[in-house]
Amino acid sequence: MKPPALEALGLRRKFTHPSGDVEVLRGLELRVAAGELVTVSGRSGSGKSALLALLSGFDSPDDGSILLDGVPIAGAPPWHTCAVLPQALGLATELTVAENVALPLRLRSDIPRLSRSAIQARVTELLDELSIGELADRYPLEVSFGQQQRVALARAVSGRPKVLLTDEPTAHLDAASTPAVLGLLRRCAEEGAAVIVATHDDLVHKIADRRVRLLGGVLT
Ligand SMILES: Nc1ncnc2c1ncn2[C@@H]1O[C@H](COP(=O)(O)OP(=O)(O)OP(=O)(O)O)[C@@H](O)[C@H]1O
Repeated sequence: MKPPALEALGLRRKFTHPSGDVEVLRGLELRVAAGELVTVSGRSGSGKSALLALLSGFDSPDDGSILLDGVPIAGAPPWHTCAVLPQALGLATELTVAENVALPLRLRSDIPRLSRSAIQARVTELLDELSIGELADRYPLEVSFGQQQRVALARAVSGRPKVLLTDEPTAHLDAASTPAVLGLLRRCAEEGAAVIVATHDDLVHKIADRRVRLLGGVLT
């Protein structure tokens, strides 16, 4: 039987603070299939971002393991395998909006180099879908935070990653911008990605195949 695209097995993560240790994840288990969109809810501080940091390989668990297609990860996988939209966005401020979105396509080493026009077409498609096509030549710090968030989403999905991890992707959007973001997340799943979204937004939960809640360091 095919393994899930993403598996988290027995994840534990403790943080040390001057006031004492906080064990945020306590043996957490999660399995997400290719083509499935799963939302993770939980109160502020429950550990959703900490979980995404582990799943993306940016942080390491104290115990437990993370598997992609049945293979344990060692550090952060390449962008086309696992792409992340973190809360802090992490856009390259010295690159334009279009250059940021093109970056994962330019850096891909697993396929023959894409032509300039193929990269341009993918960037334009994504920016237009998110109604930010007119911002292509601006720099991230010249657009609003909500617009930056959409740029970071476009960058995360541009290389058609197998796993997409997004942290509060609608947090800074107005009502008019949200449907396009929801549509893009859904489309990524339809195209075969395993999509995980940490969110407080009921509109995102509504488009999920499955909703899990982070409570007491485990998913319920
Ligand atoms: N690098 C770190 N060092 C120390 N403590 C951390 C670190 N990362 C997270 N924590 C702690 O882990 C807990 C969970 O934080 P996290 O940001 O994962 O919550 P969250 O559920 O994403 O919250 P929110 O919904 O507000 O974004 C918090 O108590 C936080 O202080």
